Amino acid sequence: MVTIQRTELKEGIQAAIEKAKKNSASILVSEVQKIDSCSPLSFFAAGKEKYGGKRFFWKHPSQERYMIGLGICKEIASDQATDRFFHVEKEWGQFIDQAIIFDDVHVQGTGPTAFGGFSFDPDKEKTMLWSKFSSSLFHIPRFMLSIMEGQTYLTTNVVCKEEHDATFYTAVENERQELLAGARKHFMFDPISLVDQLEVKPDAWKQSVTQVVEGLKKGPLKKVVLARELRLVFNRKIQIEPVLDRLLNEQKNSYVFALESEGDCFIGASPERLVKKDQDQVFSTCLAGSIARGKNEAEDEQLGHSLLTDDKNLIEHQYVVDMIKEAMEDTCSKVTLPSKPQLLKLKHIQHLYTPVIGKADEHTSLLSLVEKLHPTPALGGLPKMPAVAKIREVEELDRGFFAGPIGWLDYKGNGEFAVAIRSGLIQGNEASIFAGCGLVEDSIAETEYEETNIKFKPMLSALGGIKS
Ligand SMILES: C=C(O[C@@H]1C=C(C(=O)O)C=C[C@H]1O)C(=O)O
Ligand SMILES: [Mg+2]
Repeated sequence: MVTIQRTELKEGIQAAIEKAKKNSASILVSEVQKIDSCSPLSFFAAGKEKYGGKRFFWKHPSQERYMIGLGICKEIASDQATDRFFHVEKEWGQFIDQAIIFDDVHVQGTGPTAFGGFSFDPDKEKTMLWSKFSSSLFHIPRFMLSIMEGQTYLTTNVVCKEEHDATFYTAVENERQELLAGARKHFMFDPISLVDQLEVKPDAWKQSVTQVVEGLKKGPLKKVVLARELRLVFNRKIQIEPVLDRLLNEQKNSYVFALESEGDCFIGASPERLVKKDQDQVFSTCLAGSIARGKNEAEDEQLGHSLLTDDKNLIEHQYVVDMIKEAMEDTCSKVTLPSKPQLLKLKHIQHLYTPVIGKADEHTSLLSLVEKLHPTPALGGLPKMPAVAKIREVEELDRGFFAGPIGWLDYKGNGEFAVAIRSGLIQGNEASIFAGCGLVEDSIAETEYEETNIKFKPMLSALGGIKS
């Protein structure tokens, strides 16, 4: 049972230490406070020294919702492939079950929250590239700043053990005050410059596109998404803060995310929601079919119109709609969606977009929805399992967290996951950025290659690799 009380963190820690002694277990104490406004990026930057490598950043496309985590009070990590969604849910449930929570505000995105994600395909052989990321990886932060509809909240999470005593509270309180003081400072970062840029085997990639498209013409596979990688080398260590700053400024309609793990950082700005659960309300998004932005309004409109009427792109999109609709109907009632796609316009690209909503059945949890939906044909293909097997066989890239679900899960079972595209992995002074595209039987290798070039742009620009 989750215990919700209205006493102080100090008494909570005392009670948790007693409980820890009695049960020989670790007990989470969590407190939510409303605080003065604080810039999300300054908070993230303030944690650099003490919590560097153990931070996360999340911004919802609405501009009004941010969650920033510093430190790790608990990690849920596993490389187990079978039932990985269920295992994370179970471990999170057990951890929360014993928790003592002081939460007077009851605002979504505050309180004990697990932030993280899942690799695209746990059965793909893992390379050194992703050695710092387990195939399921969630962090429950020490401190979390939440900005929700103009209000700012701080959640403090402390795991109490039987060996702790009263001095533990003082240490936590000092740590908290120090952090809040630091978050009011202004941060400056030295610019970096790109010294090398390498496309990983573009010709081999185009050949594999042609080969997969030949297969699609024969069936039974209808769609397969193939991705590729660009390696970037800089003159010095890449700082995460300016990259986030750029993504926030340039990709306003996207989820901006960063997840640090053991010094590496997975970062991106994705326009694509996988699923959001708010009590019994479920929201998903079909996003597939792409074209460039125009150089002026007239050209942009003309490009948008041709996307909305292009058979190849409409089919590519429709496979996603059919699959998501079916998955939602299996787990939800009242599934509704528009009959035709709209355009979603981003800085560098425009897409076909269909939102889907439904009402979750009683036993439908957020991670069971993630399991059901991932990967949608926007990132995997159709039918799902054979398409993922095809990708595993022909794709050179180790996708790791690219195109996987990334997001958060709170102690009430609410949360949201985006599809981790338009993203890259930062490792010291190097970065790998990723882009894929949905292949259908009418795909042409050169056109798909150009589409991936556009999809590299958000990360390339954020890293200072192109003038935007
Ligand atoms: C795979 C990516 O994007 C996906 C593929 C799309 C397409 O092929 O048209 C469009 C949106 C995304 O669902 C990516 O950005 O890397
Ligand atoms: Mg496409």
